[in-house]
Amino acid sequence: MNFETLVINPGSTSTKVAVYRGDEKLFQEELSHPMAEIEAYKSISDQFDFRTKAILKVIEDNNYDLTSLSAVVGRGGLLRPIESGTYDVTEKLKEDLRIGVSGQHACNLGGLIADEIAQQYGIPAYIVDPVVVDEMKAIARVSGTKIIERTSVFHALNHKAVGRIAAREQGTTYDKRNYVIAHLGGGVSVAAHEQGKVIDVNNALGGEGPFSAERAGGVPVYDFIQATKNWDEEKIYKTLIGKGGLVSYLGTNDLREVEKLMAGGDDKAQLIFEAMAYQIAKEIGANAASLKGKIDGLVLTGGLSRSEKFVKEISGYIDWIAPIIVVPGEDEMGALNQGAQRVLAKKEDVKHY
Ligand SMILES: Nc1ncnc2c1ncn2[C@@H]1O[C@H](COP(=O)(O)OP(=O)(O)O)[C@@H](O)[C@H]1O
Ligand SMILES: CCCC(=O)OP(=O)(O)O
Repeated sequence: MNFETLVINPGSTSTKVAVYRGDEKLFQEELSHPMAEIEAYKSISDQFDFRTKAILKVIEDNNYDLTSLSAVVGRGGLLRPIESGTYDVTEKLKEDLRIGVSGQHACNLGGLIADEIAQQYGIPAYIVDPVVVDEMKAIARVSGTKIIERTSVFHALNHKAVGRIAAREQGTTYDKRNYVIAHLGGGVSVAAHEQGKVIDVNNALGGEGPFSAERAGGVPVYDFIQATKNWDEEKIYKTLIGKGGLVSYLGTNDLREVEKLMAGGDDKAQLIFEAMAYQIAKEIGANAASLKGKIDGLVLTGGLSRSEKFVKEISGYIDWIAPIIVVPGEDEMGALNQGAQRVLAKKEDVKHY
């Protein structure tokens, strides 16, 4: 049966909305949120109304009748670490999203907004492969100090989705391949995928890995402590997450704007563009070592990978490692729909958080 689903994906720089009937996408829209718009809200939960209204407007503009829906599915947020799968949105899950039990990020709104709309129509709300999917090897958890353990916080939904696409392109299945997958967006996560498990990945919200459109990534820790010793926690956090990366150097979270500056001969924009590609390439190399060089492909995905220029810049450092497969943008919307469809069709049991 072809169930109709509403798919909601709040990211740090965008909100994506789509409606599917079975595998068919009826429509999709991507709303970009410039830094100034996001900055006006003190907390993630303060963005609930503005993002919900924006989603409902997309539905209205497309003349879609919400009574046709069988379920609403949202991108999952910073819950406690869990296994991959489709989860129903329960009171406990909503409570952990609301308080941000593992941190704050726009994707915490995915399950909350999905549930708000689903309740009005008496249909189920789900999340799929939230950002806390945890398959990391014991050895990768060791941070270097006994007071902190490394944790798995990344774009799990898209990593898994593009892993399946890459394997399909290679005529096999995801659980039979080894890949280094780099999701390049508002945040960046680079992971070692071994036979369908993410054995290591930088915490995309934890001050690890390359800098990104709006995050600083890993910084020299001691110098950072010195530079920020009189700051409060919120200012420190925002400097690393939200006001880091391209935003810090160039005042924009939009790579397209950076490319315009470069086209106009802006040397600083050129340097930062090249530096971001360089850091991403180094992280891909590190993950190639995690897989001991046994790699079937390097997969580049996320919004930044829509830029051919940026992909070329990264490729120049890594094309000797393994074939490069580019999945521009993401397949998160398709993956969210598929997760809901499998459960609605009773092909898979829904999980309870
Ligand atoms: N065609 C494009 N060319 C270059 N950069 C792009 C393009 N489309 C999107 N981007 C950039 O991708 C980034 C957003 O990536 P995305 O994966 O959508 O992030 P998020 O989900 O975190 O909001 C932004 O910096 C945006 O400017
Ligand atoms: C890994 C947390 C989610 C994240 O960083 O997503 P965006 O890149 O969409 O902000």
